[in-house]
Amino acid sequence: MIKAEHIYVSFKKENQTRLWGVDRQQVLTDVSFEVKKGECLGILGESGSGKSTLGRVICGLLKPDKGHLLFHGEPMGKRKKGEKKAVISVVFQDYTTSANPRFTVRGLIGEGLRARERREGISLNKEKEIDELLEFVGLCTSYKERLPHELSGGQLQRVCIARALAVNPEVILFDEAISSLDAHTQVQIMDLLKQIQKDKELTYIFITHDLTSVTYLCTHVLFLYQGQVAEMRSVEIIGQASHPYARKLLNAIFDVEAMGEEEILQQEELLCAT
Ligand SMILES: Nc1ncnc2c1ncn2[C@@H]1O[C@H](COP(=O)(O)OP(=O)(O)OP(=O)(O)O)[C@@H](O)[C@H]1O
Repeated sequence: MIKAEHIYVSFKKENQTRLWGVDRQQVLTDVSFEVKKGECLGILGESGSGKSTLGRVICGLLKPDKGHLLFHGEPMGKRKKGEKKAVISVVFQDYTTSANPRFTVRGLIGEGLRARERREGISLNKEKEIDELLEFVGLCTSYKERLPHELSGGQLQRVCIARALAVNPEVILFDEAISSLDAHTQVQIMDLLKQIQKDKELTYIFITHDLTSVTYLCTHVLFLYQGQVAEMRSVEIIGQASHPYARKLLNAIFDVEAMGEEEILQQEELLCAT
């Protein structure tokens, strides 16, 4: 469904000392991967490994220096007029700044609905849609009068998820979308995301630095290390990852080296169940 082929991204370095030419920092090098419909790909990497840059490339906010992004085999952005579904919707980590503080919940979700009306050439009963979306993400419909600062972090992130759903996407990209929430709320939001994915047959791309949330939510994991794909695996066999960075992360959760294959599987099941 989504295929990235040999993506390269570099940025101009600041405080250049060269007299001519431009020094560039290579951020992504030869990144390729594929996500199939209904899968959830976790992109896992340490700070500065290029996760968000890759996220920006995937959602079309940044053009790579080299490489292609294909959606159903076609270049991204080449959608025909009147196409029913949006390609991709994004939920960012910083829900406080991604939600305009002067917009009520009605206004925030309404933005997504208007985008959908324009794309699909239809007219929606927006009040009804907003109520349904709020109920769908587990919020009371009376919340639509509230401003972002009148909601908790978890509630506001639910509103951002409702806004992402309002555009009727095929794919949702979550960029560290649950990282700033407390552990209990993170689990609640991940359960909600699992439910939504099942109900709406969505494909997810989940950018994070947290391996536990990947094992909880994702079907596949891509370990990004210094801008390169270190390894990509199905989450079911994540214990077999061999790249040193992947091993380091896995060892931080359970000492894989000390366990047999059966114990690793038991631990993974335990992680997925918690
Ligand atoms: N617009 C930009 N201009 C210049 N450099 C940039 C730009 N965007 C990102 N970078 C650099 O690219 C590198 C990767 O940044 P990126 O935000 O993709 O990493 P990340 O893995 O998402 O990190 P974090 O987990 O801390 O958010 C960093 O060194 C960053 O400074």
